[in-house]
Amino acid sequence: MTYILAIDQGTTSTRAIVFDAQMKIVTSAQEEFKQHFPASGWVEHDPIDLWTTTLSTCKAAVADAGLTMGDITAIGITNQRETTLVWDRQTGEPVHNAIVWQDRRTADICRILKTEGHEPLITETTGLLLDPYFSSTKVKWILDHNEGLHARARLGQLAFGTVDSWLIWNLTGGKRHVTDATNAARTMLYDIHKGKWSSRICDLLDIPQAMLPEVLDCAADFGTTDAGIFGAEVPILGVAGDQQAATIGNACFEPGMLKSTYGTGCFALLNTGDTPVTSKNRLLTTIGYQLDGKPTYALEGAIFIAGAVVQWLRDGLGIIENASETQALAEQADKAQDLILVPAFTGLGAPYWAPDCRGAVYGLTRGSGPAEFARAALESVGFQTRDLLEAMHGDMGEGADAKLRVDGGMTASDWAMQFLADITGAPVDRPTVLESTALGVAWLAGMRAGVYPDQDGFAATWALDRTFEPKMQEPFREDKYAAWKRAVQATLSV
Ligand SMILES: Nc1ncnc2c1ncn2[C@@H]1O[C@H](COP(=O)(O)OP(=O)(O)O)[C@@H](O)[C@H]1O
Ligand SMILES: O=P(O)(O)OC[C@H](O)CO
Repeated sequence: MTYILAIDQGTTSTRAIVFDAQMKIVTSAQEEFKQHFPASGWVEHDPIDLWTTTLSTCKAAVADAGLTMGDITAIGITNQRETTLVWDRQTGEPVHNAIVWQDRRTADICRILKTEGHEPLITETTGLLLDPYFSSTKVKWILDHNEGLHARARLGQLAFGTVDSWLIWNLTGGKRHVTDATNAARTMLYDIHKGKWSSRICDLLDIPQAMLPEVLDCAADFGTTDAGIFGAEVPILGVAGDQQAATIGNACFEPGMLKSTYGTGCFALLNTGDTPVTSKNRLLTTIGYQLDGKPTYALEGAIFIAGAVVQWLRDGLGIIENASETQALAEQADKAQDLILVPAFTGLGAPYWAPDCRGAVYGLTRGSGPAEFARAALESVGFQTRDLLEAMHGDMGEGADAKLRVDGGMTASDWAMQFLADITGAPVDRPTVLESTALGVAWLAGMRAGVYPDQDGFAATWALDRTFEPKMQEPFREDKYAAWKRAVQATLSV
């Protein structure tokens, strides 16, 4: 029998999922871990938590399936991207907590680099914008703020990695220091055109190349688990950053195909084929996947708060007990009220890139209550997606497909998906498997192992659950979207 184990190491939890020979989910295990907020705008994870939750969820998922690790054909790893770890190659000890993608502590470093005129070099080379979101300024911060680390890094004693590298290092007993091209593309150190680390950017940030992992394709030999860890040597054959894995899992293999994942944040990726498109509308150019040494590029729009706005209704305002209650509340909301919520809790991402901006609510009346807040929260996710799609259409014209494939926890909300179709004026396709991220990386590993179909065969297995067709009248849609744009402009100007 064939089984593939997918590890999905996310921002708030770690999941392990066992897939069978037909790429169907057999079991899954999930564990949350502690978020550390040492200062305003700072977010850290304990690297040991990332490792131990990986171990325990893998063991639990495999045991629940009535299997042992020896029954697993191959492992695939997908991960929260950009989050930055530095550890000692000798001892395997991290020298600092992981600095998470959401962390804004390097905003000043970015401002200085911008003022000095380095943004064109960075954007042309890496496809990214100069924002604290990406790894390189976080690596710089760790080296600058811990005595002796620059010297140790130069001597090759330290290793830098995104979460995939850290987990592979540990799973292989310290034998492999590797990453894949999609994770490398998020570091702001990788030349996405030449397919190698950029010595100019490394020098600019004083980051020795001796720290950096070897970059492989998404389906490649990433090493074998150390027998002492799981009691079996299992090959790791697939790796991709989580948003790229969702693009693969949603089978967006043709130029013009587009997916949007609604988890904590929302990330839309548009396949642009072998052409790295430079955005005129502040989107990111990134590697969607790399197979057989050939990168496929994508345009990406990143929204930092999507499902997290629903979590805020639950944990911050206490007006719901679980996320699914937003549906009934939104249905009850007063149609005469136009409450608009701009959820810039950690700044605004694409296409605004305003790290210091904070959230706002417009249109409050004495009658505004939980129902209107719930509707405004769900609508904010649709409005932000339309911002991304407008930017993509601005860059690609007709090259951007009209159909959007969605996945992630929030797509369980029919109300939110219907609003998304209404406000974008385009159909939204929800697949039967909402776990596209894990599926994508399981396919990479299984395909490399020779037990799953090739790319076309995999694409043919993609199955539609439901299409949400736009129903809103155009003048009403445009009025609503114009009100959102005014609300964002007002928020940015505070
Ligand atoms: N029925 C629902 N309606 C609205 N939001 C939901 C619903 N179910 C889950 N969510 C939101 O989806 C997010 C979880 O999705 P998930 O894909 O597991 O995210 P992540 O991988 O980022 O942790 C949470 O932020 C939650 O608030
Ligand atoms: O862990 P998620 O699902 O919130 O995804 C995080 C992204 O990879 C950040 O770029």
